[in-house]
Amino acid sequence: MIRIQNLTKVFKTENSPFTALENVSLHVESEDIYGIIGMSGAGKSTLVRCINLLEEPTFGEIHIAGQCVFRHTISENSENSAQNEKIRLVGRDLLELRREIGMIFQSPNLLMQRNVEENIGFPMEVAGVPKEKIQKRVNELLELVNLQEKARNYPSQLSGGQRQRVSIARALANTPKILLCDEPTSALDSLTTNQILDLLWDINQKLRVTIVVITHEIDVVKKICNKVAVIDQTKIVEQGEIGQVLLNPCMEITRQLLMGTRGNHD
Ligand SMILES: Nc1ncnc2c1ncn2[C@@H]1O[C@H](COP(=O)(O)OP(=O)(O)OP(=O)(O)O)[C@@H](O)[C@H]1O
Repeated sequence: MIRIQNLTKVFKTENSPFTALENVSLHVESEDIYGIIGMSGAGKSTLVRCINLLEEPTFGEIHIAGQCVFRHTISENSENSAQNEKIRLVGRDLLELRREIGMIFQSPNLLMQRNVEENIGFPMEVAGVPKEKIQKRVNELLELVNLQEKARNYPSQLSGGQRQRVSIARALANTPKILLCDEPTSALDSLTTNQILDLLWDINQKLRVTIVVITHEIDVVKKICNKVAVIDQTKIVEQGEIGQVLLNPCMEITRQLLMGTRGNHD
């Protein structure tokens, strides 16, 4: 579903170029719940933002559902212009890609002047979906995230967990195949964290949505992921099936992340 090869991201800064990702390769299969775990500053958010091209990679390849959405490779022979060619989705194709990929963040960023159902319906309004269809889909999503009773409430009247539920429903509005979650539970207490993780699990099971979860918390990975990649200082240092990586960690950083556990809430 998501195939990334040799992805490198170099930010231009005032002083000098800053490399945030180096030669990252990973393969997320359809219906995976794929965890990407690492310490602060490792490059997790940059990686997830490259997947939906919110951030333009510097080099590498990204394929989503079999389609090449980004490719910029350098040939050893710099005269070989074919290999230096850059492919990047733009315009309508980029909009379509973004509709296939929902995204949620640590802070839900809801529209404060709109109530819950208007927030959930917003991406469909932007996509020009007729009103009756929007209302039907909003009702389905309210049921999915169990917020029917809060449909007319405003974000300021909701708890952090409820706001995150609204953002999940909004991210699913246009029925994406992929849901990217950037630290979805980092601002929540452990009970609410578990409720949100249960919801993501349900979404994966019922709607067959492929999920990528960025986190620094090993408990999040343990609870819902079937695969995990460990990222450390710009590079993926370990990846595989969850049992294999957690039971036999090869790298010191994985052992450190495992020791940082808050306790298993299963
Ligand atoms: N636009 C930017 N310009 C320059 N450097 C950046 C930019 N965005 C991120 N970085 C740097 O890239 C590195 C990786 O950042 P990133 O946000 O991907 O890390 P992270 O693993 O998600 O960390 P955290 O868990 O703290 O959010 C950091 O050193 C950060 O300062």
